[in-house]
Amino acid sequence: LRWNPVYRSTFKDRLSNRYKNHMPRVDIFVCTADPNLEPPIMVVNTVLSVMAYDYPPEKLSVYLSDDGGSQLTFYSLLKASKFSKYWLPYCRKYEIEPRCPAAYFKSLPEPLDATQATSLASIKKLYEKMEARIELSTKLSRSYEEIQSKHKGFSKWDSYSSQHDHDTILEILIDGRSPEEKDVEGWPLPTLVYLAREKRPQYIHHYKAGAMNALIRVSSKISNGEIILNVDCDVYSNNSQSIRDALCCFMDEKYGQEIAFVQWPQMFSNITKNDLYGSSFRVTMQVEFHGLDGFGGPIYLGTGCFHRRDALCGRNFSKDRLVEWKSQNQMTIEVSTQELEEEAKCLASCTYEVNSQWGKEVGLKYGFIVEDAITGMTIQCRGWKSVLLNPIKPSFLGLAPTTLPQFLMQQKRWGEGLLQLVLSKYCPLWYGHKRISFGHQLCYCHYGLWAANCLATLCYSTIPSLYLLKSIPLFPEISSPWFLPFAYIIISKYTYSSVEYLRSQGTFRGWWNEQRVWLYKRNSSYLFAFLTIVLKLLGLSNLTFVVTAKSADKDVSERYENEIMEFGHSSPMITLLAALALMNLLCFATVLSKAAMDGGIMVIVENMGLQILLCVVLVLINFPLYEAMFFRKDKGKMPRDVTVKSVVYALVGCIGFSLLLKG
Ligand SMILES: O=c1ccn([C@@H]2O[C@H](COP(=O)(O)OP(=O)(O)O[C@H]3O[C@H](CO)[C@@H](O)[C@H](O)[C@H]3O)[C@@H](O)[C@H]2O)c(=O)[nH]1
Ligand SMILES: [Mn+2]
Repeated sequence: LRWNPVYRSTFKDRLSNRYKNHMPRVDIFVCTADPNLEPPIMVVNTVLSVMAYDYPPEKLSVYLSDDGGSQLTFYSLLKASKFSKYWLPYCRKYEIEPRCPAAYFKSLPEPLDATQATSLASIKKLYEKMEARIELSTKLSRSYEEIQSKHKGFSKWDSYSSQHDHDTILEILIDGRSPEEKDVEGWPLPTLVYLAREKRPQYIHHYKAGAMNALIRVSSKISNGEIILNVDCDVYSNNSQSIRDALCCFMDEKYGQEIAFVQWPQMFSNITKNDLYGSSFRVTMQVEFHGLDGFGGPIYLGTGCFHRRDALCGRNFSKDRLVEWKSQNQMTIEVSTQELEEEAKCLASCTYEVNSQWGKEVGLKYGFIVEDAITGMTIQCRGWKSVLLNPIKPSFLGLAPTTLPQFLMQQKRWGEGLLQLVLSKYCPLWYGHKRISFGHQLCYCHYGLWAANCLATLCYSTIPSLYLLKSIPLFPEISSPWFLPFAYIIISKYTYSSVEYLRSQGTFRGWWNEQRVWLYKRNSSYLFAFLTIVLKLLGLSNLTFVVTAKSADKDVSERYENEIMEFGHSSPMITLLAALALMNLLCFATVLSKAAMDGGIMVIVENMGLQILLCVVLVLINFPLYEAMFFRKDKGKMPRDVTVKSVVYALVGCIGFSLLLKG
């Protein structure tokens, strides 16, 4: 991953000069799944940010897939479509960045001139009005104005029985083809579509992959953009030029033809200074992904990614079938909006995919909970390349989890999905053989085996400490020459990793936090992921996609801002971590007391130096856990029952182990 890093930059001005009116159409897919975990106001902010791309609006279409099938989300989108008529001209006129309204208002820069200040005041007022309405209906948990507004779209919920059982709901809120759809300054608007695909309890819906495939089909009827951008509903566009950046890659005369997708690193708007949960994956994104690019391209990350439509739909790369961008023609007006809706609707039905290649050879792959990684890999196996664009200013910003249980849950899903990939028939080593480079195969395995790492970590964080209880040395003595390789590896590894972290614009505290999270992830998320996969292989378990919450209570957010770990409710993963932490504390205390009693501290250190070092580091790194168990008073502390349980487990572990050794 560090072998052959590639860094790219684009020259957008030349692109516009060369292609002028021949730029391809771009379809943008935003996915949401649950209005409670993913607040509609956040979703529409994302939608507005991508509607406001600096790109000809007649070539831009935005699709919102709502797996929650929520009237509230629909209502919010309706409001947003009205607001966009003011927002887009404002963005254009003052060339503002970022174009996500909430983020823009929050970041308001240098003092503005008088005209802009007045425009700002009025646009802000409009935004706040929209926000208030959406929030009010969220509180009442129904679109309270629905009856007043009598928008025909709401009638589509008449046959709706639940989130898991309803007809396709498809509404073209803005039909970009229509000459009447203009913003307040008379400019055309991008097409805007709401889609809740059909759901029936007897049909598997394949989570996000299913949603994306429905979008691919529906959009092919409505706008059929050659390029598809996919973002999660929390990931807003932070740079209005990204479409042009991506097109520079796709339309590059020399290499563009073989590029299937252009991926941006996942970045987040809510990372604190020292990145408490290590959720920015700083080194992975800033170092390793450039290495991946050198081997044939980054992994598809499911968000912040532009695809070539035909590559996503299963076409093999071939040198003989190259795309002529200039020959792409305009959308034609043949049918009315309503007819178009009817035609497109059937494409999102449950039965459409039965006995078809969708989810197998066409579209995103089914059956994997990291649909993104597997889809990206199979595209690369069909001869395509992908590229990473990583400009200094992030182009997409999402929301990282703000509590430890949420974070661990997300990591469990990733660990599970990636391991599932390695153990499936798509294992990068077999399936990728002769299709992608050997280096590329190894890169995929590196991520795929994340979860399998749990076993080694679990051993290291238990066994050496437990042996301390009985004063049994496991590693060479400090004076032995065999101590040197250990010392060398420890020193070089940690120096390298901290320097690398600091060079990726991290802080030292951030690095330390990441070490802690590294341990926690492996001892909980990955361990549970590993067990789930084993159970699944035995046919005893199923994989599910647990959506990460993107909103939090005020005091939870406050603690997050202050970098205080949030434990919240009890969960087996947290109990395990707490028990391991306590066990190490017990072992450490035993050694200390022994040393104090026998007075032979130097002898103990000489004999078991490495073991003690490991135990001390584990105790130090677990400090926030002890604090949360015994000292904190706030609501985010360790739940009482977890503390009690973990104390019991730790004692049982230590005593049990001592007895075992005696025997
Ligand atoms: O049935 C579902 C479940 C999820 N989603 C959407 O999928 C996205 C990702 O879900 P999230 O809970 O935010 O998961 P993350 O772990 O943050 O997402 C990363 O990892 C996922 C795979 O595990 C990818 O699908 C995502 O694109 C990628 O950003 C969200 O927009 C959801 O609305 C759906 O559309 N339908
Ligand atoms: Mn997410």
